[in-house]
Amino acid sequence: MALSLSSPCGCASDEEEEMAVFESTAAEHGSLGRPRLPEISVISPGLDTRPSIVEPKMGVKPAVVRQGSGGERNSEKVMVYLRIRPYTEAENEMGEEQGCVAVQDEETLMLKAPKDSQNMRTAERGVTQSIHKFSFSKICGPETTQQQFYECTMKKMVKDVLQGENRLLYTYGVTNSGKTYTIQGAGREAGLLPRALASLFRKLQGRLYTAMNLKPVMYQDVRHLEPSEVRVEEIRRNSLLKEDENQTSRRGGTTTIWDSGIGGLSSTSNIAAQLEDSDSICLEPDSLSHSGGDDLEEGAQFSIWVSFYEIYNEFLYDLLDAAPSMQPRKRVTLRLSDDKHGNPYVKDLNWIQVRSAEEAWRILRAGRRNQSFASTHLNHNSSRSHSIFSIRVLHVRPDVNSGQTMHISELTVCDLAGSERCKEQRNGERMKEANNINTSLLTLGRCIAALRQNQNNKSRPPQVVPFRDSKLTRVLQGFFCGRGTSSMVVNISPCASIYDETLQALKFSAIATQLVHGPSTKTRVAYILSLLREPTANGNDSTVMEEDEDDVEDGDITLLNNEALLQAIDVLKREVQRQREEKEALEANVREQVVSEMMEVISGMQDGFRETLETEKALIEERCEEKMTSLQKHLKKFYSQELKERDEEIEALAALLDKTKVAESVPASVPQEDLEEPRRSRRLTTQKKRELTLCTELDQCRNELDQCRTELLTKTQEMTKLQMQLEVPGSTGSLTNAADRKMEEGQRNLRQLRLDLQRLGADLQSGERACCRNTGGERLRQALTAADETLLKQDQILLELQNGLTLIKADLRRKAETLAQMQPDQPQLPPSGFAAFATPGSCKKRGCAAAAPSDTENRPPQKRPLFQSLFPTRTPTRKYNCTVTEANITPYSRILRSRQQSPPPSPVTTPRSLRGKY
Ligand SMILES: Nc1ncnc2c1ncn2[C@@H]1O[C@H](COP(=O)(O)OP(=O)(O)OP(=O)(O)O)[C@@H](O)[C@H]1O
Repeated sequence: MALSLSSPCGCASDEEEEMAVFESTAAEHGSLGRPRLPEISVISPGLDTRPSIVEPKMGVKPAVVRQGSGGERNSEKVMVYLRIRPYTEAENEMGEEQGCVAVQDEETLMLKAPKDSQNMRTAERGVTQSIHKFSFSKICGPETTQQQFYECTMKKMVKDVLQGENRLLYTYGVTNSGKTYTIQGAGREAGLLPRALASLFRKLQGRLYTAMNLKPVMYQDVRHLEPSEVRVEEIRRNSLLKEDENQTSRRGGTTTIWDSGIGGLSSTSNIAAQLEDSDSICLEPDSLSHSGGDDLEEGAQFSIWVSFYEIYNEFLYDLLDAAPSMQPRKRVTLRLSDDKHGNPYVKDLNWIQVRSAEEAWRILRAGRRNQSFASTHLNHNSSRSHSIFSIRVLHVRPDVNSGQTMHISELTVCDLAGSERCKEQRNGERMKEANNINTSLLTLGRCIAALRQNQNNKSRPPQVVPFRDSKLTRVLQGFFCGRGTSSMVVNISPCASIYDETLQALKFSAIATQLVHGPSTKTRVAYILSLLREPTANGNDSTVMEEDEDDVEDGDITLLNNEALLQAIDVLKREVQRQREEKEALEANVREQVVSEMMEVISGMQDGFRETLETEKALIEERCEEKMTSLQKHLKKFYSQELKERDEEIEALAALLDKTKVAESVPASVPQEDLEEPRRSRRLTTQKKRELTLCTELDQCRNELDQCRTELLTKTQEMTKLQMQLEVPGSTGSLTNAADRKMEEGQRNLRQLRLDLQRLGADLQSGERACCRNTGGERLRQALTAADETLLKQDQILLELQNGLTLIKADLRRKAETLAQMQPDQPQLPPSGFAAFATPGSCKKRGCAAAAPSDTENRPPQKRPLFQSLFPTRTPTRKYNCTVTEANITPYSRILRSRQQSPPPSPVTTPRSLRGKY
């Protein structure tokens, strides 16, 4: 039934492993063309590649059996143990047992999604599989006792620590999966930690260094304490022990959940017996119980110190902060620091010296009272923090003055808080805790994944392991980086209701199973020695080559003489220099790339800004123009309104005058005495009469002026047409040019005429204003006379202009004839009139062909030079009638003539409407 993703040789390649681990997430990405998923997802660390550990004989170091030719030197897979907890009675009643967790053999676990799980739903959609297979270093089923579990996990670790190694064991799993049970135990079922303590002290019988003058500080340093400091240390320890005693006696020495772990050991009377009992279970007669000091360094004594702290919501709290107080007080947070080698340590952490397992357990129990627990929906006594209990073993030479530490080793046991679904936490505080727990666990997962990546792809540049992203990974960093080894215990619950969470936890641990331990201190020595064995830059082989190969292989640096060591230092310096140069070159390269990219971005931004500027400019210009146009329009409107109002005023005045006139024509019925009005008023009446007459004449004048203007307009249009027609024969050289010139002159004259007319209008306006103001008749008369004169002048100019036009026409006709002669194929133009220049069709239409040319037009042009015709001499004899025939008399000249006939000094009134027009 099982389908395997492993390569045919049974050893999964890197890529295959990657795929296997992340299959469920990778499958979510491509729905199109998704390959058919295998029935079972195999999440295997590739057990075949794992080096097998040969159990050492007494006093023999464990040897790593390297796999194949490509096996890694000194590499050892991280041990990952799986522990499945049994169902509780309540869970059985609730039907949690659905057979979703099945142990196939000691190393293989099969997970089958229950029908209500999220995983089953996604499997039904074909996104992922419903059956998963995981491999572990060792699987312990629900029936596994605490003793059995201790034996297969921690027993050896204790031994390693006593031999000077650093070891870490941490539990990982969903909440309520049995992590705390595994580490500390419950009731009489002592967990790993109390068993380890018991085992440790048992082994150190008679070898304990009980003086307190040597204390571990910082990462792994030791400080000699002054007698006064020793006293302080003793007080601290005693107060912690006393506090525990008080608490225990307050509860009547009964065992509660809080007494978990060594449990019943809290009762002073039976502590020793129970410890003894527990230890006797833990220790095997052949390995530790009778070993005495066999495994331990010759002549060395051991000083044991413990610390206990928790990481709660990303803050570090010392659980052994020993100031006994009944008052609840704010807990002091601890800081993380680095020593001069960059190793992280918890600053100001309390280290308490313990001289027996009982003392150690009591200290641990006192610390647990400060730990953060809370009741959650899954676990009524859930750890809400990661708790870290450390045992430091100082290997002391007591024969030297007041003792001298040779070495420090450490056993750290970390009970991680359980991963859980945040959304299921209804309490805000619980939600925040769950968030922080999940974040730090996620970071731990990322670190493990990055370490694994770096180990598997050595050809690629290593990626940064994000140890600094959480407090948890930072404090555990040393164990992942060669300063010791780590082991992981994965706790799972077989319950169907938390299947999805369990699956996630197992996937997480599957990555850890693929991890190998970082190079140990010894490996680093071997590395240095390998450097020395390599030919030096100048081609000479190192003197180390002469050393015994076996010793070099074992990494025993003490066998090297001073010269070799100095040479090793030189080689290392060169190596450091080379790496520094490499990194500098890399940095320069990166900087260059960054600069060029920045320049590109900047130039892009510049272009963008320039475009925006142009657009803005155009917009502003457009807006300004619009504003100016609207301003002009408003001004125009305003002034035209003004003019209109004035016109209306004038008309009102005229109406008034009319009324006055009517009043003057008094009927006979008016009484005699009314007629005998004062002389002055009679004069006024006469004046008003005159003004009335004046107004009437002005009206006439205005009408005639309008006619004049219309006529002028017509003429202008005709001239324009003429000009256009003249253009018809084409550019015939000088003739047409001359005609054009004359036309231009004629037009100029017309413009002049218009200007004069405007002036006339202004004069008339001023005359009218004088009239409106009702100032004396004399002034009005003068103004009117002046206007009259201007009108006469304009009339004269008009006449002259007409003459000029006539001449131009004649001239043009002549030229047209000449042109016609020059182009024989062109139809003969009619001899005279404007129609001569028009097409026959157009002439017929207008009825021009029948029109007889006037005398003036027929006059030969040479009789009067063009210049003269345009600018005639202003002689009084020719003023009105010399050259103007009756047919050519314009309304304007008619007015003038009639005015000459009318009796002086009747002044010509200014046309009212004319004023309005100008
Ligand atoms: N192997 C086991 N045998 C018997 N009982 C167990 C086992 N593992 C766990 N339990 C019981 O399951 C319950 C939950 O265990 P525990 O408190 O250790 O879970 P946890 O993973 O530490 O939870 P949390 O992360 O919330 O602190 C406890 O009552 C414990 O006694």
